[in-house]
Amino acid sequence: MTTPTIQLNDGHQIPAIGFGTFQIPDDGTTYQAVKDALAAGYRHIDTAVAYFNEDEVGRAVRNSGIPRDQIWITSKLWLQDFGYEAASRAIDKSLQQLGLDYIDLYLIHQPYGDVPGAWRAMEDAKKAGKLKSIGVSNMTPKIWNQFVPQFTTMPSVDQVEFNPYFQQTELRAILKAHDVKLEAWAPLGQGNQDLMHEPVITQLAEKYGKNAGQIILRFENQEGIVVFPKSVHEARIKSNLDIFDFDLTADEVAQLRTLDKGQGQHDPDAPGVKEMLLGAFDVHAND
Ligand SMILES: NC(=O)C1=CN([C@@H]2O[C@H](COP(=O)(O)OP(=O)(O)OC[C@H]3O[C@@H](n4cnc5c(N)ncnc54)[C@H](OP(=O)(O)O)[C@@H]3O)[C@@H](O)[C@H]2O)C=CC1
Ligand SMILES: O=C(O)C(=O)[C@@H](O)[C@H](O)C(=O)CO
Repeated sequence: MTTPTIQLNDGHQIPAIGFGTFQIPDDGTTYQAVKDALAAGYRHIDTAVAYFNEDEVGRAVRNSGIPRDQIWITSKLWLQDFGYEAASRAIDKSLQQLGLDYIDLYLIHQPYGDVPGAWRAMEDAKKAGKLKSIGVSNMTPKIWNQFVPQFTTMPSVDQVEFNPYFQQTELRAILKAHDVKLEAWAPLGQGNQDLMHEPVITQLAEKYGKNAGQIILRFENQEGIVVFPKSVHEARIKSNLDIFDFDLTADEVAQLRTLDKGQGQHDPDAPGVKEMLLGAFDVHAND
């Protein structure tokens, strides 16, 4: 099966569904999960320096036997490495950890600090062929307006929390105006059981002979959102990709839109977020 793609504003085609790797440990579990995902047909893997598993992602990709140009790899620059010089070094380190010559999409992971300096380093790495597409993550409308007007080039994506409980209405209008695609993190609400048991979702699952996760992911896909659900279970890895043999009607999409609560689990605008994140993820702990 070939996964459908979505065109980015720089002309590249990103697979509309990928595989997420946050919180998958680097004890062989990431290697196995990515291997299972590639075998199931995923051709898009989302990782980050701060997930501490780039090495296993890269090894699974390199050992897959699948031509490199058929797999889309996203990684992300951690906020300890912002500013031009540090970001340039961190891009080379990510390439080295992945064991790859280029990264398809590279993101400003958390938008605090010298974001414009990091962005310039990413623009130069793109010109050098080390990165194919570049984008941002966790930019709310407020943070977008703070930083993006300082950029020379428009990001290709903004990767933010998105699921039926948090549909990012205000941000989507801004991104649409700039032809920037929204990528969903936590597309399954990180397995939120309330979401999985929403009556509208369970009714649609029964109608289409699908599970709740498949209804949620198909809804997001039909909304034009790029998704990359994470799982370490082979059955879920397979079922999360099996969403293209049915279409939700316009009325059903409208019903799912009503689940929006307008806020998520993580608020990038909240005071102290940068310090919380720096305390949680130290990518230089072993330097
Ligand atoms: N840019 C950013 O700041 C962030 C980016 N991300 C990226 O987005 C990806 C996806 O987000 P993530 O936070 O992992 O959350 P997801 O919404 O993908 O949910 C993952 C959780 O749901 C469970 N799950 C997976 N499939 C199903 C299913 N079909 N039914 C029920 N439960 C299921 C998984 O458990 P199990 O593994 O046991 O199956 C896991 O606990 C990440 O892996 C990462 O790549 C995530 C967070 C922040
Ligand atoms: O998973 C990621 O990519 C993250 O950046 C996480 O830190 C996430 O944003 C989070 O844990 C917020 O509380």
